[in-house]
Amino acid sequence: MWLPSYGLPVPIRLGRAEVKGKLNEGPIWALGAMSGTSLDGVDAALIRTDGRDILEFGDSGYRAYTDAERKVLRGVLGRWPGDGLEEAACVVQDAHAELLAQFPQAELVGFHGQTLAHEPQGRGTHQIGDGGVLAEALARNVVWDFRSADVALGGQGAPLAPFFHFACAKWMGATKPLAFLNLGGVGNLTWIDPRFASPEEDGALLAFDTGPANAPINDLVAERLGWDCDRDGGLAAKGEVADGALELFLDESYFRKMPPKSLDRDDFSLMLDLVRELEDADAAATMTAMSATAVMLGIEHCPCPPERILVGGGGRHNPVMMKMMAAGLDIPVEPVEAVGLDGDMLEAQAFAYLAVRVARRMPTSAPGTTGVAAPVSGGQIARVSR
Ligand SMILES: Nc1ncnc2c1ncn2[C@@H]1O[C@H](COP(=O)(O)OP(=O)(O)OP(=O)(O)O)[C@@H](O)[C@H]1O
Ligand SMILES: CC(=O)N[C@H]1[C@@H]2OC[C@@H](O2)[C@@H](O)[C@@H]1O[C@H](C)C(=O)O
Repeated sequence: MWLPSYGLPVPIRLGRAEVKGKLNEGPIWALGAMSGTSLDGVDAALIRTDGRDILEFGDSGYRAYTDAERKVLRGVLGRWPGDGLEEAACVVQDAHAELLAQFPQAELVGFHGQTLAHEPQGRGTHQIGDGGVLAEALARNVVWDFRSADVALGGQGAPLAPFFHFACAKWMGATKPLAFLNLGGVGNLTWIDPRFASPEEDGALLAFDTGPANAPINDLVAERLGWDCDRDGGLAAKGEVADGALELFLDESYFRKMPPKSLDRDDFSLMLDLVRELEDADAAATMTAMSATAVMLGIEHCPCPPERILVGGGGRHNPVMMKMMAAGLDIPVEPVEAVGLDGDMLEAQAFAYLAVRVARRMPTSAPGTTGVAAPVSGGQIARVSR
């Protein structure tokens, strides 16, 4: 049973000590949870893994933030350090505890938390939500704070899904280089050479954030029309791309910077300024083209063209964005469902997979994925006293 964390002095035990017993032997059912930059809610998914191979995909779930909760989270976005963080952490912990309690079969939990600020070379990377509180609430060991160790060792701390993407490529039986693209609030790409035996080997992976994806479009339609998002690209489909604004956007040095590289949700708030004078539909079309073109430029950084691009995240539901990418690339661009994966749950599954790797001291990032000096096993483990 979970306990509400508000104001309760919950005993927390944190540690880097290796998890003994069952968690260290053979495959286990791990539950991953992700609260992404779109701030829509929490995704949770079970996978059965030994930290190397994916043996089975299990149940999944989603718990939307209420309007009141989202307001609390929006209020602290980008603020680190700042006021109101405790209340926001409680929102994140309680929403996760409520959802994750629905998965009693989970033997270990991977809890990403909510990113508030991400500035690897500055303030650092900060995800709110305390794994210790969640561990006590769920009576399960919880792996959390996945990004800090990588940043401490000179890495970007993001993206972290690439090791899981590598396992997905193996699960699919891929034999030629391919790419996974996540179109969330921010976009991120993983280029994979599946001929390597393990993801930490030099040359197996190259990963980076491509640019903004849906977050600025959401902000545009929220500001102008009070909508959550440009559903199915309906507004963008009616507009015309303003080439001048698109070119100014593409002049940003980020796109020429060699990966690994990563972004914070609002690093491209410039996008909103560039479309300020445009009609709603033209602004949406132009911003959609900006996100799509950022992906095309990203592909140019890959060591060789991927055989196919498999797309996860909410942006794959936007046919305008998908068509723009497909039109600009000579490579098939398909939703991950084409290979039997669930594009809404990939990130939650990734943190389930990574949790097992952390518990077993296996690396979760490498020079090719985050720019960290050497492969590192990040994460803290909050263990429950039973
Ligand atoms: N049918 C749709 N049409 C257009 N856009 C959609 C649709 N469905 C989802 N989206 C977009 O996808 C977003 C959610 O994507 P997702 O859940 O992958 O993001 P996230 O996980 O919060 O972000 P990140 O991966 O950056 O952490 C929504 O906010 C919306 O902008
Ligand atoms: C700091 C942070 O939370 N970054 C997120 C964000 O959302 C998408 C992109 O930017 C990616 O770098 C990352 O999330 C995914 C899950 C990752 O780490 O792979």
